[in-house]
Amino acid sequence: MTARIIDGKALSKTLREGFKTRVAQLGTQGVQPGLAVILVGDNPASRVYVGNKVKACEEVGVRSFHVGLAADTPEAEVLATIARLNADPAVHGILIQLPLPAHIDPRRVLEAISVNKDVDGFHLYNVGGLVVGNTIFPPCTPYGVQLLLDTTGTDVTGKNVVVVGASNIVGKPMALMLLQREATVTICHAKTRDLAQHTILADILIVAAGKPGLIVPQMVKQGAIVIDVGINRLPDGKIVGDVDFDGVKEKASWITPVPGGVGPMTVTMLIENTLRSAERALRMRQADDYQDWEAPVIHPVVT
Ligand SMILES: Nc1nc2c(c(=O)[nH]1)N[C@@H](CN(C=O)c1ccc(C(=O)N[C@@H](CCC(=O)O)C(=O)O)cc1)CN2
Repeated sequence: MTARIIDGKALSKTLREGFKTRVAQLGTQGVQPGLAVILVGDNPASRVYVGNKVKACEEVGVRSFHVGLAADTPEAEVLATIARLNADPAVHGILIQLPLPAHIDPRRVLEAISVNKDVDGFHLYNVGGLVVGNTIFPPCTPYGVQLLLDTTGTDVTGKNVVVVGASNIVGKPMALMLLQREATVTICHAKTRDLAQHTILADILIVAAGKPGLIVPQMVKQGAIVIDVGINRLPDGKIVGDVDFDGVKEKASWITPVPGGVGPMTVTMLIENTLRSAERALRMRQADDYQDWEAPVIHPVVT
């Protein structure tokens, strides 16, 4: 059996067409959705991702505000930039590109973003919302994976899903979102002993470990759905995932390619969240009983 390809580029294209209609609809109400993207430093991969985000905004008619800060920008200045964007009504979404330089505490910065503009879904309030199945903005990569899975027509209820990688950006939120859909979820990570013993049981295998070639055919159940979230740049410049694509595609029923699978969906779901934020802000403004609401400030835990 050769797996069918789950095409993230094609799904992104379709979704982005639909976004244009929503942007036009907001335009009739005098609203242009706006997304602020903050990049601290000049990590080459981050520059590519930020470029993709700005391009996607232009494609669908979202206004983008690209804030480039030098690598040695003090944390206080980053926080002041976020405060300014929080207060700007033209900005409906704010994201800070990760990773950040070592002198900046990512948690402090992420918690400074208004919950109402947290289109990456990384603020503690939104992370907590995932635990109870009620988040304002689902994090973009797991959100994209969920839509890619939906295109296969698979009901995840009761399925064995194995997530390889326990990052805050992908692995943990992915597991929570699938648990919400009543899948039986196992999370594996760098300290997991005998990874294959877990992956071989997966009806759906989601890999976000950042290790090229980690998943080989012997680790995959016949007919499994395999989602590769890994993006690894090889010395020759080639981009590959964490899965041995050519080998595993002979065993899986569905598989995502890298590039062209999950990556484009991450950007597309960011735009989805930005539109949702603009629509939500408009609804709040129009509601009779509207009151400006802000989640309480969460102070960093002192240990
Ligand atoms: N604030 C955030 N930082 C980071 C996130 C995030 O969701 N929010 N995720 C990753 C990087 N990322 C988005 O920022 C991202 C990764 C990959 C792609 C993508 O389009 N990949 C293409 C290949 C592109 C290339 O490298 O040439 C593909 O897979 O087809 C988009 C966004 C870490 N940081």
